[in-house]
Amino acid sequence: MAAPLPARSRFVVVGGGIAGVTCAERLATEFPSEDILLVTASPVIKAVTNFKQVSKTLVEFDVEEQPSTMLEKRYPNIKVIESGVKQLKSQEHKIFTEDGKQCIYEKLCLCAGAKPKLIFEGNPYVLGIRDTDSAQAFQNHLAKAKRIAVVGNGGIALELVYEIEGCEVIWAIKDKAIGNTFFDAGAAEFLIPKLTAEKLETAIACKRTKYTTEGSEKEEGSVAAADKLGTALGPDWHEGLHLKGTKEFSHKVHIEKLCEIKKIYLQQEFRQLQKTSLSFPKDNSDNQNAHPDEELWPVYMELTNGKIYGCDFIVSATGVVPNVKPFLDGNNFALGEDGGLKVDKHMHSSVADIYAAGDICTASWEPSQVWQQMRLWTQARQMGWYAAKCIVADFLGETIDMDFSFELFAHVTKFFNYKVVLLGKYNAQGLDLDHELMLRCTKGQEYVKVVMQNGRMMGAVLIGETDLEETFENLILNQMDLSAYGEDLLNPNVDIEDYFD
Ligand SMILES: Cc1cc2nc3c(=O)[nH]c(=O)nc-3n(C[C@H](O)[C@H](O)[C@H](O)COP(=O)(O)OP(=O)(O)OC[C@H]3O[C@@H](n4cnc5c(N)ncnc54)[C@H](O)[C@@H]3O)c2cc1C
Ligand SMILES: NC(=O)C1=CN([C@@H]2O[C@H](COP(=O)(O)OP(=O)(O)OC[C@H]3O[C@@H](n4cnc5c(N)ncnc54)[C@H](OP(=O)(O)O)[C@@H]3O)[C@@H](O)[C@H]2O)C=CC1
Repeated sequence: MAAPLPARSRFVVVGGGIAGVTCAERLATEFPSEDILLVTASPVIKAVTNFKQVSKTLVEFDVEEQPSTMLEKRYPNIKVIESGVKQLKSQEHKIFTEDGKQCIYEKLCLCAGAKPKLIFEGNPYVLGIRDTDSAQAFQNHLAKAKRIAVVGNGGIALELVYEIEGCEVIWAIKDKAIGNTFFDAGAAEFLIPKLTAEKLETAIACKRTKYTTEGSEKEEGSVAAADKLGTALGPDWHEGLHLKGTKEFSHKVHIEKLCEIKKIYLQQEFRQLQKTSLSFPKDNSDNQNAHPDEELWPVYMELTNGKIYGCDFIVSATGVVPNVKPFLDGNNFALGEDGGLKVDKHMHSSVADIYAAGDICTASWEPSQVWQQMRLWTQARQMGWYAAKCIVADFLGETIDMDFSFELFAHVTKFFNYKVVLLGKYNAQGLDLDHELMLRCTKGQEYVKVVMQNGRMMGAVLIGETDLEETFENLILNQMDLSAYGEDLLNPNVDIEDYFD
């Protein structure tokens, strides 16, 4: 039985994802005699388990989806309220929940995450993947599919095109090379053979993630998920799913580069246009003799390069938009260009006594020269933790320095079954043109790229088991002049660690 919302609570956190839960846990530890209220729209919370500090800034942890009672058990002074916040009156320091209750806060931390930024939102054949419900819905539709389209070139698209088996995938990307949010063209080239190879290997050991995926079917035909506010998936979200279509092959990915979707047609509309307009293009797959029997598809996408592909449904893996809507009305929040709540170096929003952390916020402080915000699991945890520290300091009237985790961008993940480590300005983001790249690549084994500027290391991409992450992390952090080492920096016969220890 869910607890009722109290009329007032000194500390209120909104959102049961990694940012909100980490923030609430930290507040609960700092103020053991205070009740910490966690108000969340989802029936489960996300907890970080088996946290391991791998190096100064690189961390590893497992993520578990848990019932909120488990959090309350671990932290008896955390009270979880299972209800969405529908309104905020910041002048009155009050939140209002969907079930008609209200609560006065002293300090509020908004951690309501983000939702998929869907193209052609509302089209019943376009779906996004965010939480366990939408992932389950995707799996169910994939099980009946022969061909799907994936649009977008970031994290989700990269994972999908590799994981999906038994279903043809048309992957439409705006760029020249795959994975633009994580990789440059060189790294993309290194990864591509994995897309055409049969998947014989078993997955490399990965962080365990426990998800419950209860069924969530909707009306017949439509594939789009209901507009619910679940917690975002994260590392290894696809591990528990069966991402298989109706066919027997493993990978069959066709990449359409430098294009976007111009228009989507439902089957009837498409056939009508073909009949009435002689100049109307044909389904491109027929042109390629991929489906000479003129297969009929539920939906067709017309690309900006003029090609048309029919498919069972389209996955829009086109980024996220912060969940700010319920909090804006009547409150004077400054928003970032990406629509997030702007936060300063103390995670404080532009509204008094309101903090924000995780996917909902836009970091608006002057960042370290080798850090940038990306809406990632790791940063949601760091921000939630640091926001709580800032709330404590504010409450006690203490000053606080920026947390060390924001000194260097560091992300460990896995793409195409390779370990991937990204450090600093790994894609030379925002650097002047005078930067240089150094590369080392062994096909099928490792890809190492470092970004250098004025003899200093500014960033690195490490794909495979390179074992270089700690050394490079140190080199980026200490900004040592490495000019004297020249190309030896990446010479595999030189034990680079000995140089710098
Ligand atoms: C498919 C997928 C794969 C991903 N893979 C990775 C990965 O491998 N590595 C990585 O680092 N990151 C990954 N991410 C990104 C990562 O999951 C997010 O950056 C991170 O989970 C954000 O955490 P958060 O706490 O800010 O938001 P969320 O996890 O979205 O949590 C938001 C919480 O707020 C609640 N909420 C929303 N609105 C309201 C409201 N009005 N009132 C009350 N509660 C509300 C929601 O119910 C939810 O509990 C992935 C994301 C997706 C979608
Ligand atoms: N392993 C990991 O670390 C993973 C992390 N994630 C995270 O989860 C979140 C959601 O993932 P995802 O949806 O892939 O978001 P990402 O931000 O990673 O990628 C979005 C992609 O969609 C492209 N795009 C945007 N708008 C359009 C459009 N209208 N038409 C075509 N392409 C478009 C973007 O191009 P452009 O950049 O040019 O705008 C970009 O390539 C992200 O924060 C991501 O970092 C997800 C999966 C795995």
